[in-house]
Amino acid sequence: MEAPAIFTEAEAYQRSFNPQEYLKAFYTLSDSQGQPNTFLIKSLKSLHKMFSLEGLSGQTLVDVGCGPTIYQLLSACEHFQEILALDYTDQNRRELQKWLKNEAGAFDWSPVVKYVCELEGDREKWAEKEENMRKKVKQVLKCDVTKANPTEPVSLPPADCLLSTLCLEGACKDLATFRSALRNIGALVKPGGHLVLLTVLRETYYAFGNQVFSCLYLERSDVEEAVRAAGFDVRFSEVQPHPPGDIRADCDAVLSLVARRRDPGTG
Ligand SMILES: C[S@@+](CC[C@H](N)C(=O)[O-])C[C@H]1O[C@@H](n2cnc3c(N)ncnc32)[C@H](O)[C@@H]1O
Repeated sequence: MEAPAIFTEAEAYQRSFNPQEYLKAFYTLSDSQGQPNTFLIKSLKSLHKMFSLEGLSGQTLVDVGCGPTIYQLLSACEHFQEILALDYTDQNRRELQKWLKNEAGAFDWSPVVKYVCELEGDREKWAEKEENMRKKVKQVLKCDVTKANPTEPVSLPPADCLLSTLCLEGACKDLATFRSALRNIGALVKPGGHLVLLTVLRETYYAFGNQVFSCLYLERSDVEEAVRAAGFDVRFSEVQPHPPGDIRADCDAVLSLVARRRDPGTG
């Protein structure tokens, strides 16, 4: 398998990203052979760790490039009162809404929710957590991270926290676009507010069903420098290796990062 010849930007997602296939390939706790999904488990542990850091709480959290998933919000939702979920593609927002509205055919997140409840100390609270999450997600909106105002024509009040998992490296064809997308989404958070990122490193593609999507090849330093240049101070940064042999992607590590937005007045 190799990366597509032309980088798959937003319109390719709208045209061919199949949310159900994506969920099946990446978001069950174990695969069809019963092997644990270590990528997902590590992501859940990292998110739990990052959202346990001091100061990661407040009124609103915005999730950029949410896709059809909720795993990234499970730890976050304990610390914020309201959540806004943003994504470019209609079908991903629709799939997320299906779960939020408890509609028939929605993806079954309960094994993942139970796992996160266990990390938080009480597996039995999973149904309460699902209910809580459904109440907290107030809006699901279209966004484009390449736009100066990603939610144009809607202007959002700045949030206390911005979360983005596995989005920018798929949405940005080169480092200049990645850096400018970080500035665009960075403006959605208040000075003093936080940015929480989960980013794959050294990946050029990921695949599921019969689709292959491009990924911007990033080193840890590329991400950290872009975060600083977007006006944030890095508070936490951790790289976890991803073992070779995963047929779904050629990623070699995952970066978990938390940064705080500087007051523009303080440079
Ligand atoms: C790999 S999925 C990640 C979904 C989810 N955050 C996760 O952790 O699994 C990448 C997401 O980025 C979205 N996306 C791609 N280009 C975008 C853009 N220009 N602006 C906003 N979202 C975009 C896609 O629609 C897709 O949902």
